[in-house]
Amino acid sequence: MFASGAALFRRRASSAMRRCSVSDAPSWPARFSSSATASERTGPPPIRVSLTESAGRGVFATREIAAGELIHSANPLVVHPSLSLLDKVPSLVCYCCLGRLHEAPSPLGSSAAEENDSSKTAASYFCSESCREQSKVCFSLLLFCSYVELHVFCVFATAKLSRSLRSELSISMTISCFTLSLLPSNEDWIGRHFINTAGAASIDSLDILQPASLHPEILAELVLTKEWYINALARIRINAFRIELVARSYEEMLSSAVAFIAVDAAVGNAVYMLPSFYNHDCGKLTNTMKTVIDPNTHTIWIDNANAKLKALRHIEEGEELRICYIDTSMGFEARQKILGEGFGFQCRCLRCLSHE
Ligand SMILES: C[S@@+](CC[C@H](N)C(=O)[O-])C[C@H]1O[C@@H](n2cnc3c(N)ncnc32)[C@H](O)[C@@H]1O
Repeated sequence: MFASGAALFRRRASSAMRRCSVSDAPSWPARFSSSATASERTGPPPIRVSLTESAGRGVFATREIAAGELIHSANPLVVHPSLSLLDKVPSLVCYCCLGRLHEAPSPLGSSAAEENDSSKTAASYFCSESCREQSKVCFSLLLFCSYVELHVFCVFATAKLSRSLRSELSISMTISCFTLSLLPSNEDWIGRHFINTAGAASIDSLDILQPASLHPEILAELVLTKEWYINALARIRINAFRIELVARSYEEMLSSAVAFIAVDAAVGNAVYMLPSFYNHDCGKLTNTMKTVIDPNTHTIWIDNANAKLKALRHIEEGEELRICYIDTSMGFEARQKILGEGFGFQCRCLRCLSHE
């Protein structure tokens, strides 16, 4: 997959999120579940977060993992749908979970969804009452703000709003931004603490992260500043995944391919806690077949923004799990340029170290 254009479909989102749909912490985000494949195993995922030799923290296997095994899944901390999809009324994806809502437009013509003149009601944007409930604060912002205004509003809000107004405005945004500010960034990657976002993360996942729990009341004391907001956006930029749902039919594959050429086949972008600790690997080209056999892990999305981390090959206990952030079919120089300019780091994977 990584030798072809398909890798491009799976790459991390490299542009900053223009708008964040911030889920309420207790229900949708930051919950990690363990495998649920044929190889059904219970208990925490077979991984731990530890220091690597050359890339800060990384994710390591705590036991052998079989090729194709679902290592763990993760719900997002923050999601936003692709604006090109959301602009259609009714929306093609759920504003909260990115699950499909309506049929994608035909590649050959305009869809019923595009022609539908219904007003922007909540029913047009959510797949369920619980999704509507979880996103209601951000969705109400969406209804009266333009995206540009929302961004300006957030910058303004973080700098100027009184404390009482801030808490009324969006407690979920506050919690999520605070959580985001704790995610990996390029500098300062060691020794950061993790917060149990109002009980959203399971004990298992917190064990993996070796956390120091902070009391929820600390959230109430949070002081938002412009620097803090920018810092949160920077972390979103580095850690965001670009989400493309697996196609369910030939027609869907076709419209997705057309969308990819025309605009963008992604249904949205999201930030996750545990997947943010996976480092990047450009892969290793075998001499004879020119096939990329690493990285050893990849991310897929089937029905919605719930990410599934799967083993691409057999993984030994203690081996680092790595995913791929970019299209690795590119040459050395091109990869360095994208990783340097888009992600802000110099790749030290084996392939890059040997200038392949
Ligand atoms: C999504 S985070 C991964 C977790 C990160 N290592 C940490 O300690 O928080 C991405 C960051 O990890 C580092 N990183 C990931 N893959 C790398 C690689 N192949 N070579 C060097 N640094 C890498 C870079 O600093 C990058 O900005």
